[in-house]
Amino acid sequence: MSAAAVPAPRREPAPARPLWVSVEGINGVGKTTAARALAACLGERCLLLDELTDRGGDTLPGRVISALAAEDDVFLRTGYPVVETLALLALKVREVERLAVLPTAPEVVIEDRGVDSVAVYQAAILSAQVPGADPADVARHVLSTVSRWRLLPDATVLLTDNREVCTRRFADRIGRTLALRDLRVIEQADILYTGLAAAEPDRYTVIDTTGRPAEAVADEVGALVQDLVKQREADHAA
Ligand SMILES: Nc1ncnc2c1ncn2[C@@H]1O[C@H](COP(=O)(O)OP(=O)(O)OP(=O)(O)O)[C@@H](O)[C@H]1O
Ligand SMILES: Cc1cn([C@H]2C[C@H](O)[C@@H](COP(=O)(O)O)O2)c(=O)[nH]c1=O
Repeated sequence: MSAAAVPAPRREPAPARPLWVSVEGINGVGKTTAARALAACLGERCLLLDELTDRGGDTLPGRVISALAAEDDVFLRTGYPVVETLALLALKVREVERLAVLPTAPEVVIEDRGVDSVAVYQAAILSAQVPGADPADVARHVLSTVSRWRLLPDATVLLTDNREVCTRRFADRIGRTLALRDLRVIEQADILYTGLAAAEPDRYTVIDTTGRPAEAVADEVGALVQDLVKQREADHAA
């Protein structure tokens, strides 16, 4: 049989990569509320990745987070900020690897705190412990390191609100009084988020939630994600 007579293998279109949306912001701003409402609205098309610190039980993330939380600190501070950062980034790379082997990929992934959280919080924690470290440099370095191992999110929604209001909600939720060193981490995280959002306006969308009910915030995040899904479908069709 001549080569020309051999039918060419049927090429399936490459499976579409999910639209990856992370929800970011300081403690207590309303990320989990918005992410859960959005996931409920998108239904089966969507996979919600819970925040790493919300994965309990005998899972690898659960065990790593327990180890990093062993000091009973408000943050994941064990005194080895570089090790903590690498461990958290490894868990974030693992999420993508696990998704890649699912038999059916979701259309949309919603991530409650993504790699930007690790960059921002670890930069805040590390720069408080390492004299001379510039937090913005550290945050950029963390993001650039992890981007060699996995893609950054397609879109990142940064929720913002009054820091004192958020901090109070957070302290109420965990039932603790925050020390000055904790408040400094949150303040630094707030500053770093603002800087990242300004530096990457194509990826980041900032939603100011000040004085707005959770339902209105969820609706705005939902509308944004629906637009991104439509845009993606149009790009694929073109
Ligand atoms: N827009 C809003 N207005 C008022 N309260 C809100 C709003 N969104 C969320 N909340 C409330 O604030 C608290 C914190 O919300 P949520 O857990 O969603 O925030 P978070 O950013 O995920 O917090 P954390 O960083 O602590 O995980 C909850 O009690 C929630 O009901
Ligand atoms: C990603 C990340 C998180 N943490 C800390 C920050 C918070 O205290 C908790 C999670 O906070 P939430 O208010 O429940 O969202 O984990 C950290 O220390 N380092 C990190 O990289």
